Amino acid sequence: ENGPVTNSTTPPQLDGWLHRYSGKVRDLYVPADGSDAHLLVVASNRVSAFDHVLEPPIPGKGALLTALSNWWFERIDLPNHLAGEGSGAPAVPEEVADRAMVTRRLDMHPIECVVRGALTGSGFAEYQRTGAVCGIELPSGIEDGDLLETPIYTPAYKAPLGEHDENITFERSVELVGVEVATALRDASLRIFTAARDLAAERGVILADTKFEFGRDPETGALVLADEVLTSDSSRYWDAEAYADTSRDRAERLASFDKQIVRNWLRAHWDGTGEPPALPDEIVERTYARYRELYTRLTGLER
Ligand SMILES: N#Cc1c(N)ncnc1-c1cnn(Cc2cccc(F)c2)c1
Repeated sequence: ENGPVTNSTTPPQLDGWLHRYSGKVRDLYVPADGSDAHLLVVASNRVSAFDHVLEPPIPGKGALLTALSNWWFERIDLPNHLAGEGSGAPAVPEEVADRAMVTRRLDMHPIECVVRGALTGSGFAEYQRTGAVCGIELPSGIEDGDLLETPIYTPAYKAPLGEHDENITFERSVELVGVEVATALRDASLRIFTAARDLAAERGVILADTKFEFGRDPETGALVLADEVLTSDSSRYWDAEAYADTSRDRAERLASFDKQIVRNWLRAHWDGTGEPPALPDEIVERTYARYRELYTRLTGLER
């Protein structure tokens, strides 16, 4: 009889692993043998924009973002969830080897640790409404995309998969996870962001904002950096030269490294209702080239 319907967004069956969750662009698996010390996080080639998962996938995107995340993990001086070789975890299936991470399973903190070095997106919208973000009062007159004097920690309470997270104050995060963990999350997030922002700036790239997730190591209780780090799915990266060119309009200046080509094409070819049209080959190729350019600019490595 007909096998299961599979399309580009159906997560692959992987030997030794069972599919458990799918986010917009990543799939999470647990070991098929029932052990619970590890997870497999697979970065798909899917791209999302305007809250839609787009077709077709961008071949090679998952591998580039996984390589970028691994590159940052190696440079961040905090324990992370990557399971070293010989950790007893099931092997990474060959078919996803370049876009998967075997991780240690942590007790995840339900906080999206967002740090903003510039104000845009949901943070700017909240500022426009209230003059503050997550209870942090900001000076008046900030324009969309302006760099902030110092980065701000603007946590969100993790909503169920697929729903939007809810911006909260630091005090609310203390109520949720206690003052020690809330303080450690904030301090680690600000410290990592600042170091990454400075490194990116040396390479002509603005790290405008990012989102970290942390968990607690069930054995040691230590704070561990989890999820993906500083990828263009979890962060906004802008080209510093374009940003400084005030002759360009705002959309040009705040063009995200990876998604602006897709967003511009969708704005010109989709009225925003129903499902977005499939991206033409040229847009797929140009988008892949932008992912690759960001990776090479930040890491100095060619792929
Ligand atoms: N990372 C990590 C992690 C860990 N090391 N231990 C326990 N849980 C998680 C975990 C649970 N959800 N997510 C988000 C997520 C990622 C990828 C795909 C999805 F659908 C959803 C992360």
